[in-house]
Amino acid sequence: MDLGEFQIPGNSDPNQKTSHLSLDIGGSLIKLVYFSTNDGDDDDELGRSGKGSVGVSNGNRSFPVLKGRLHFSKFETRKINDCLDFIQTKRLHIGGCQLLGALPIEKTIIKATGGGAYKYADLFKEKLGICLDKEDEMDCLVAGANFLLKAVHQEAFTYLDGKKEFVQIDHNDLYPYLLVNIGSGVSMIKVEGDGKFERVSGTNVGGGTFWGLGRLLTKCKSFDELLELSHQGNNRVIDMLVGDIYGGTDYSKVGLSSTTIASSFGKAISDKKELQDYRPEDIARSLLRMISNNIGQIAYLNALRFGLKRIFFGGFFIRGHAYTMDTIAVAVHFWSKGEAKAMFLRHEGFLGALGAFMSYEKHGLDDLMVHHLTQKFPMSSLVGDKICSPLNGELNDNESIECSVYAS
Ligand SMILES: Nc1ncnc2c1ncn2[C@@H]1O[C@H](COP(=O)(O)OP(=O)(O)O)[C@@H](O)[C@H]1O
Ligand SMILES: CC(C)(COP(=O)(O)O)[C@@H](O)C(=O)NCCC(=O)O
Repeated sequence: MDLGEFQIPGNSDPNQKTSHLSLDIGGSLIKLVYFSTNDGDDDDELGRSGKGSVGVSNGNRSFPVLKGRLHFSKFETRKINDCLDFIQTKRLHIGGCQLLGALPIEKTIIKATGGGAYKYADLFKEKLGICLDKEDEMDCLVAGANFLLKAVHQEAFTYLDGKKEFVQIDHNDLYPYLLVNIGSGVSMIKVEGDGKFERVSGTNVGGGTFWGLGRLLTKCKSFDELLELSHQGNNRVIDMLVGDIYGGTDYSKVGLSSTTIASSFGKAISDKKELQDYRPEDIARSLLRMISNNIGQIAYLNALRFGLKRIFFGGFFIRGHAYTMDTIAVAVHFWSKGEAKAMFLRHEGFLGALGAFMSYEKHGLDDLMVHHLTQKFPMSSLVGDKICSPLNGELNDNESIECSVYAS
């Protein structure tokens, strides 16, 4: 068995070995997933055979099973050098996946997806001496989502009226569903099985739009600052409501209440105010609501197009943010008259990177298959209208979860 295990210099745990680094290099963020084992790990009822590995039989084949952790990290794509430094310092590239008989470095292959796998291939070769083995972005998103929905307990949840509820996924009744990945832009994918999918729609109004416009309009220095700001804002200051147009009353004939947003940012037409006269928090709130609502609505229309009842939302735009999820869920609920359900994923931003990780197995470079993940962190709790969880905000940036993999 060669899992390309290497010790990580500078790591607080000298016994830790890493392997199978996978990357998703998107328009806004670079996501990393890698696997580590610990020499010192003790196990377990299965009867351990050293170095974190145990043997199990699966049908006709007997697989060694490695116990370890999957690690998740992210960097802003505009700061790609920080990511390269991180990989180099931790020597994650060395434990990528080396072809048998290859000289170290020379033929190290790292699975990578996202547009940046093309754009930055030369940079990775030049700086780290590694070849990015490109995997299709949609293939990876779907593989990552299917894997999470099947292997991770309490991965998917609904969010409505400030209430989060985990959804029990029946493996035999998972398909079909609509996967909406809200990254820089938005992709909508009808998923009918493992590797069986079609990208049915998309929109260019996505996470990049929120962050880009928000940065220009509010002068925020980071995405999280913008998100935090939106928390304190009131969108009604700047959005034109049905009541603003109808003299304070509902437009009940078509089912529009006076508080429904008739036109996002519409009040700015007649307010005789300049940008600086609006509070940045109100602008941030209005922008977040406009974009989330729009994505929720387009997602529902696509679900309707294909008769899909379940819509899973992923991508780092969501960021486990209560107001974002609430707006998307309300849009889906409203337009579907309660027929369709918006569901969110705890590892929302890592679908592509996980899919790339899974693809090490597909290509026979190394027979690797994650078959079980166990989360050891406490579950989320709600404080005010914000979910506080180890998977939220910055806390999910350097998270790791226990898992075991088949390897040969
Ligand atoms: N720390 C962050 N920096 C920049 N954007 C962030 C951050 N956290 C969340 N986002 C949001 O997530 C989006 C990127 O989501 P992601 O799924 O990583 O897509 P991509 O693959 O296009 O980078 C950004 O456009 C932004 O809206
Ligand atoms: C081009 C992309 C697939 C790239 O993925 P991303 O880096 O945004 O995650 C995505 O931005 C997208 O689907 N944009 C919307 C394009 C459209 O359908 O209009």
